[in-house]
Amino acid sequence: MGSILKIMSMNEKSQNGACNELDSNITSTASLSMLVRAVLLDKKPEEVPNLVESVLCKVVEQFESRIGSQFEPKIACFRDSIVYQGNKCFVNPSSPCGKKAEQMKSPSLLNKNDISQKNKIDEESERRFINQHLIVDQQHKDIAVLKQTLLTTKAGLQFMQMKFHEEIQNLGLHIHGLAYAASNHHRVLEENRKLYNQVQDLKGKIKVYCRVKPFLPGQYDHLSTVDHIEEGTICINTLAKNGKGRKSFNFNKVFGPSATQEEVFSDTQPLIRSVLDGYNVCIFAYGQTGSGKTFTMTGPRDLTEHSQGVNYRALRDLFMFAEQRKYSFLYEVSVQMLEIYNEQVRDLLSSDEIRNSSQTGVSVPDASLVRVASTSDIIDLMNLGHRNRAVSATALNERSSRSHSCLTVHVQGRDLPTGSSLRGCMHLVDLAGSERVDKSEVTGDRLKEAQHINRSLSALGDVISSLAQKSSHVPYRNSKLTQLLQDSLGGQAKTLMFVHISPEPDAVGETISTLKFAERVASVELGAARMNKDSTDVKELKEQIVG
Ligand SMILES: Nc1ncnc2c1ncn2[C@@H]1O[C@H](COP(=O)(O)OP(=O)(O)OP(=O)(O)O)[C@@H](O)[C@H]1O
Repeated sequence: MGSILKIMSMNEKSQNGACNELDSNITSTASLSMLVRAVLLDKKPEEVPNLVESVLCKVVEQFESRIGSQFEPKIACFRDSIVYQGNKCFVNPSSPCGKKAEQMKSPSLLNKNDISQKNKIDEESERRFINQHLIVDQQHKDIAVLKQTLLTTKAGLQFMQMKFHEEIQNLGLHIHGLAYAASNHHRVLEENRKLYNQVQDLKGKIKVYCRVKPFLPGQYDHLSTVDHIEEGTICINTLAKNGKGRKSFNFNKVFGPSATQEEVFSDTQPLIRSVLDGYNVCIFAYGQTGSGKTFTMTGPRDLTEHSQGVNYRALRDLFMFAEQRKYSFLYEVSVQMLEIYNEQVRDLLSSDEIRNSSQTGVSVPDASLVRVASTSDIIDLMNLGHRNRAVSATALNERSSRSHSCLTVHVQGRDLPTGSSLRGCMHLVDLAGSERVDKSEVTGDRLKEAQHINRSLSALGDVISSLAQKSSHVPYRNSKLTQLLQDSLGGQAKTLMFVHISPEPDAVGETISTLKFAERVASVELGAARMNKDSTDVKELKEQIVG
């Protein structure tokens, strides 16, 4: 369109420049062209080529006819009378115009003054005619160039128009595809989540993973009690009184001494997703003192990213999955860190003294519930918890081995498209050492600790037995530990236990009893896990009641 207008104005300029000497007809062509330009402004792009072509054809036609009607007889006469010699042109005396001019020059008819005046007039008119002829020729050439330009421009415009249509069509198809994909995305996500959890629920039982601690530097490693490991089976040399014996135990998976923290965590990831879907999850580490429970759950003392344990990895994944779902879910994550020592619950995120909590169930409302927005927030809190725990450890003789520690993550999610909300909770528990202390050998604080640990672990065993037998009554209230884990051990949660054993021969008794306990846990069939989800209606009703 711009190029067309430019061509038209060029044409105008050349017409105006060349035809100054013609007459005001040319000026009216300029105003016609302005009119054309005004008309073009209202037109659709696809109408422009045809319109411009027809307007220009009209202009050219009119221009030619006007020039033709005014000058053609004279031009024709002069065209015949003009003779070109090199760059110069002369009037041919034998042509009609030439003869006329010659006659006018004839001395027999005119006096001397007249003759010289006539000569001047003749020369002047000859010059004018030649000029006019040149101008007309130039006009013809310009018109031809204009026509050619018009054709090229029209073809160019048509080509651009075709490409434009093609691209618009392609864009339309893409947009259509994207809109379809976007509308399906949420539905597919929802279906995937449901299917995923259905598969998890069908698996049913408490999952038990066994991990064998490696011999530490300086330990004599020829006498491992682990005979061999095969898939989910671990075979232990029992060193029976009458010679060597072997005993095999089956679990969901067995990790040998060389398993990395990443490998141990890899199967835990699905549970983390479940928390964000509104399920309760419990991951706990069981085993005798020094068998590697803290190593699995937290990591070694000198922690690196590579050696981080389940707690750090679980929380990192939790935030990662929450971020991936941010367009369909809005999550709030809060953390509690508790310690149960001698049946007393202590808030590890507060510097308060140990206090009893009469609360039951998953959460202990008295304990600090700290909102976190990132993995680094949690790492800071865990460091605070570990520091608070360490302070007591020096004061109370290796207390960390003698207490249960529990990191609880509460997740509240809002489904953005539907407005429904869900709650999930994850307990990450590092239990006290499970070894049986011979009560006759210890006194004082050690005896008291041992009694409490025995009581709480046997309460845990009782709860698990009742669940395994599907008893109508499950004795959750017999210890603080089972009260705390109630919602995660009952039928509505997904539970995973890491059972730890030491390979040393002098620990074989504890190893066998630990593995027997773990096999019983593995036999507990949980009911289908249930999601803690409020529909929008239920949520609104609750808000009304509270309001
Ligand atoms: N898989 C492992 N690889 C390397 N070192 C390990 C592994 N498991 C445990 N350890 C080391 O063994 C020692 C005891 O481990 P850890 O403290 O984790 O045992 P624990 O069962 O938590 O003991 P406690 O009951 O006293 O808390 C630590 O020095 C730990 O770093």
